[in-house]
Amino acid sequence: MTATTALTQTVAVLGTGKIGEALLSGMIRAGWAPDDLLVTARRAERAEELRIRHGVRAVDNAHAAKAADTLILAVKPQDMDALLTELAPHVGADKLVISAAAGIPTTFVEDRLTDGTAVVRVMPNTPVLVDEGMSVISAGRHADETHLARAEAIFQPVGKTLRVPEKQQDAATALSGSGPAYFYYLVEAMTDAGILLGLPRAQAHDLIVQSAIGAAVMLRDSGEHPVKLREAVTSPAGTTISAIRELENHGVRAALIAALEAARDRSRELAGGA
Ligand SMILES: NC(=O)C1=CN([C@@H]2O[C@H](COP(=O)(O)OP(=O)(O)OC[C@H]3O[C@@H](n4cnc5c(N)ncnc54)[C@H](O)[C@@H]3O)[C@@H](O)[C@H]2O)C=CC1
Ligand SMILES: O=C(O)[C@@H]1CCC=N1
Repeated sequence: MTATTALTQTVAVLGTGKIGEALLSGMIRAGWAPDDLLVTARRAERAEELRIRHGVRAVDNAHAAKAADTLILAVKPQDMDALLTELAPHVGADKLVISAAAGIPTTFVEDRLTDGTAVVRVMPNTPVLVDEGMSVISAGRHADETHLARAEAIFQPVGKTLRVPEKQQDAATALSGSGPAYFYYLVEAMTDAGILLGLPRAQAHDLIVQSAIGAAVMLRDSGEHPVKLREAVTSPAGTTISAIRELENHGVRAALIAALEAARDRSRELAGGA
């Protein structure tokens, strides 16, 4: 399928919260006509906000299911069962259903919809808002190459996409789905350190954010291993190695490994909508 064909499809975002709105804005930037996009929301004020902000039509879930070719389900994992129960009578097997919910397996969605419905599971992340997202994609039982291409036509314009076997989705959720939060957490913590060292908060924030951007661009563009890049900063008997020793003493590497393992485990728990 070409990008042009994909753009002529009607896409509905069901449950347009943080990630749903981020995807919606990305589709509009990528050239989707607002007339070909539908949104659903639980509250009327939220629906009105989305209509004003993006020029899209807000409809109910049943209407969206009937009118759209592709449905993006972006409610919380705990709300998926109720949403699918509501949608089931209205979703024909000709639809593509994309689930963005953490932990929810494609079989969970397939089992609640008409037999044969194509389901694709996608784990995006919030940098889709600035077209730097990472979206990890897996096909369900009835999804073929065409369905994967349709999903990619939505997620590729807002960042990178990667196809993985579905058994890797919980790990991907821990790494890239939640990943941006870890970097924000580090920035928060390092800004606090700047304050301790006597810098004004705004200045500490700017120093750390620009360092993060510089480091991220070098990681992406230099082709160098992170160890090499770190070694280039770490002068003999200098400042950086003193900091690294403290990070090692405080078990930061082990803490990160344990943290991502906990995120992976939580994703697995959500599989039943828990
Ligand atoms: N926030 C993130 O960074 C990411 C979130 N996700 C997944 O996306 C989903 C949504 O997450 P967020 O956007 O963070 O949550 P959110 O709470 O901001 O958005 C969910 C929205 O769904 C609405 N909703 C719930 N039931 C509904 C229904 N029956 N009909 C219509 N609207 C309904 C809620 O009112 C809310 O606005 C979750 O499953 C999460 O695992 C996936 C990747 C990244
Ligand atoms: O925290 C969460 O459960 C969602 C899924 C990945 C990012 N946010």
